[in-house]
Amino acid sequence: MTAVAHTATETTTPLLIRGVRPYGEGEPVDLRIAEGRIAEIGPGLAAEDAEVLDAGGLVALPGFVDLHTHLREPGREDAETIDTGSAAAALGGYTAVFAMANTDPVADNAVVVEHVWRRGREVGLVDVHPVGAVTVGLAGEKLAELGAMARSSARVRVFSDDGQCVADPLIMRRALEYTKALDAVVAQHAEEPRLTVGAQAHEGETAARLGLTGWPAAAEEAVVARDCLLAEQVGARLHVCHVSTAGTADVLRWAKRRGVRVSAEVTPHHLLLTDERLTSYDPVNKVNPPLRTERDVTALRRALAEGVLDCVATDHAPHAPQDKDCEWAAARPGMLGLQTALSVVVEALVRPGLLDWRGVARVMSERPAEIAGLADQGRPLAAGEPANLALVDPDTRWTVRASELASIAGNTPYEGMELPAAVAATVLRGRVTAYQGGIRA
Ligand SMILES: NC(=O)N[C@@H](CC(=O)O)C(=O)O
Ligand SMILES: [Zn+2]
Ligand SMILES: [Zn+2]
Repeated sequence: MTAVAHTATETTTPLLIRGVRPYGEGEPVDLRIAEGRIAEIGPGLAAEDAEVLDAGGLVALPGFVDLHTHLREPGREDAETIDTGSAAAALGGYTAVFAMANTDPVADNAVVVEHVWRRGREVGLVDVHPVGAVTVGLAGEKLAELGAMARSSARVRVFSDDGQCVADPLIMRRALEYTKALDAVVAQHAEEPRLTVGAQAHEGETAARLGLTGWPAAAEEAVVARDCLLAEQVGARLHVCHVSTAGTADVLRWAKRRGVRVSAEVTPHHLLLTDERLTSYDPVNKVNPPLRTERDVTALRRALAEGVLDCVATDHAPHAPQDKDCEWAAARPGMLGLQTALSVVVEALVRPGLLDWRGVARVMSERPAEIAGLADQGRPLAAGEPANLALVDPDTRWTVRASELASIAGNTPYEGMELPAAVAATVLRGRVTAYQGGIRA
């Protein structure tokens, strides 16, 4: 077997980033970057032969890591491709994304995950790590070849049937046993399918008023509780996708206190939006799990700030117009997220004082990198470390326009909304991938 270097060391022109504030703290400093690493940090560094990037007033953070992205390639290139999704990721400050397995064909074997991995490398804007399916065809019946995907050149370490729940407890237990042996993790889309037949919205007042079949909170919470107990018994790690209810945060708090090796993500939309938006019947607000109540949003924000929820993951879910611009019941669930994530986190957590920039680095970069076992992402901003960076303008405001986003699909729930803060530049191993809203291929 020919060995393929997992992450390339690229020879790039040296870069001098002038006047940034690492983690938004202290006086502005310069970062000198050479051979993909931070070579030196200090005030007034000499430019010498380096390309100078004037970053006065910007906050430097480690490049963001998204544990939950749908890139739709292979199979739905009319909604997103690895190319356009990588551009959206780079523009959003991301240096690594995990591409979910619910493609067509499903990423349940080494051939598909190697294709996604290789295509991500060719595009070169962000590290694209394929997620492997837990079960063949996401059907929940037979375990996929987890070992073959782990040993492939894509070196899969995150497995998920996302879009579907691994509902059978015996299959889930086996999956945890295998992933434990592979030093990998199962990311569970927690949804008890018997409780969500025909579900269209959060089960509550709004759904009742609008005549929509409800998705009860317990459909999520019961699976999370069950999986925490299974993970504890097996001694395996578990990751919970898109936590959406206050009750799930309570279950996770309990499980973590008990010593269960569980981590969890929350999406930007579950941190900002509520089911009151459904009143318009605009399918742009349709998503799984559904938008919940104000009480849930408040609890999720607090749980993220406390560390009960580990990280923010976008669940970037592009859909072609024919799947989204239709009646509510027929529309696919899912929302764009890569280019708005940072701004939504600033709006929902930084501005209310629940997170500072250190906290943003933790939930958008450090913790997701740790959960996925990425050694070269989510690292401290220090000399000798890989130069994977997001440079953020903390003071600007911008209005979201789907037509201006890099994704092929336009299903953003933030259309026309003014949001704070913007990613001014992204650096992947010393190479500028995005700058002032444009891609630098
Ligand atoms: N979140 C969604 O509403 N949709 C996702 C699937 C998923 O994340 O469950 C999709 O693939 O479109
Ligand atoms: Zn899901
Ligand atoms: Zn998803």
